[in-house]
Amino acid sequence: MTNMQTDPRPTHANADHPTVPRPKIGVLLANLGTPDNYDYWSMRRYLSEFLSDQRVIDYPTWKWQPLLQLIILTKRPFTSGAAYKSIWNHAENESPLMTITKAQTAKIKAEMAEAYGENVMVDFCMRYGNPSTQSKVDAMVKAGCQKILFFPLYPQYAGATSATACDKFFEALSRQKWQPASRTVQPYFDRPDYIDALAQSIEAKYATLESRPDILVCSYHGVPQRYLMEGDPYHCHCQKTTRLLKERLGWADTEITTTFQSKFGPEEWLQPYTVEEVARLAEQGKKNIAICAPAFSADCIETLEEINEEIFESFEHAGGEVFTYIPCLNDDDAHINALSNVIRENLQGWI
Ligand SMILES: C=CC1=C(C)c2cc3[nH]c(cc4nc(cc5[nH]c(cc1n2)c(C)c5CCC(=O)O)C(CCC(=O)O)=C4C)c(C)c3C=C
Ligand SMILES: [Fe+2]
Ligand SMILES: [Fe+2]
Repeated sequence: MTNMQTDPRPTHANADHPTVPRPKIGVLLANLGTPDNYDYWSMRRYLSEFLSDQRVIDYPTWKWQPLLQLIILTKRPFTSGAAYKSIWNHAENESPLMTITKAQTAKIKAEMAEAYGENVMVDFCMRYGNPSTQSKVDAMVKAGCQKILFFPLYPQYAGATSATACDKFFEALSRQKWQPASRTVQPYFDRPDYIDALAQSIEAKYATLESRPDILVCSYHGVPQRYLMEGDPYHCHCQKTTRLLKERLGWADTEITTTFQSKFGPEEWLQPYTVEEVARLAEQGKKNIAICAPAFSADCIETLEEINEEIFESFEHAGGEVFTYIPCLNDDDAHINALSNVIRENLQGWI
């Protein structure tokens, strides 16, 4: 153990000294973010923050901002808002991504409490919207976290996800008077426990089906093809995730395939596009398909709405018959176990 229990510093404020809380370690989980609501202004605020991030859209500001603010953000908040409305968790008045991230955090918190007691504090933040990364870093520092492990919940690295989450974390650290020591978690797509959790979820779903799907489509969120050419390894991480999953399942090459979804804007994105590929598969006679989304640690608008509606419709219109969506790992025990293993390993030497 560290010197946590024996730390001699004062814990109570004197007239000339602030309160110094007992030292702790923070584990800060981070996901992408989601709008506070699906009305026009909530959507516009969220999309404006998201799409103004140069890690996401890297066009020069002078060119992009007029287009974004005057054209895209007059229309997209309505269409995206309607999509969010169709999947909204009305009971909690929040999006599914928020509900699932809270559930994951609660389970990981319980795992960490069992392992480390009160020495480790677990919370989550979002890159865009609420709860902000800054607010959670501030809260951890205030609570006495002198070390923070920052964990972007993306199995594969992408500049548009993992790196921008870390940028925001470092920005929040830069504003601390007493800056904690910090670590960031590397991509975890190739860990056997993570691949195993994915494989188990697929095996469990297949076991419930009347007939075995002709193929499993692993549909990853896309990024512009140009980002790959400029050095972003996201494409390779996605391809390798499918290969490791195929090997773990013991399947043939023909039983599983990789596609990319959620294209945004006119540029060419990573291909094949899921929406086109599922139609091609149906036309080739693969009328019974399953689809999973291994780039997402939690179900969200891109899985619940895009896959289950737009992508499903494309398959059906091309003659497809059976379409099985396999949910993300969300707060599955095997997923929580893999994420907790990642945390325990990254805390080594700190606790
Ligand atoms: C999982 C990895 C993700 C990558 C890579 C990614 C890249 C990326 N995304 C956009 C544009 C949008 N993405 C949107 C939603 C969204 N994206 C991810 C994940 C990745 N994005 C998630 C988890 C979500 C869902 C959030 C939720 O609240 O459920 C949206 C908003 C929805 C919409 O209006 O369509 C946009 C826009 C770009 C441009 C990009 C890469 C450059
Ligand atoms: Fe996205
Ligand atoms: Fe690649």
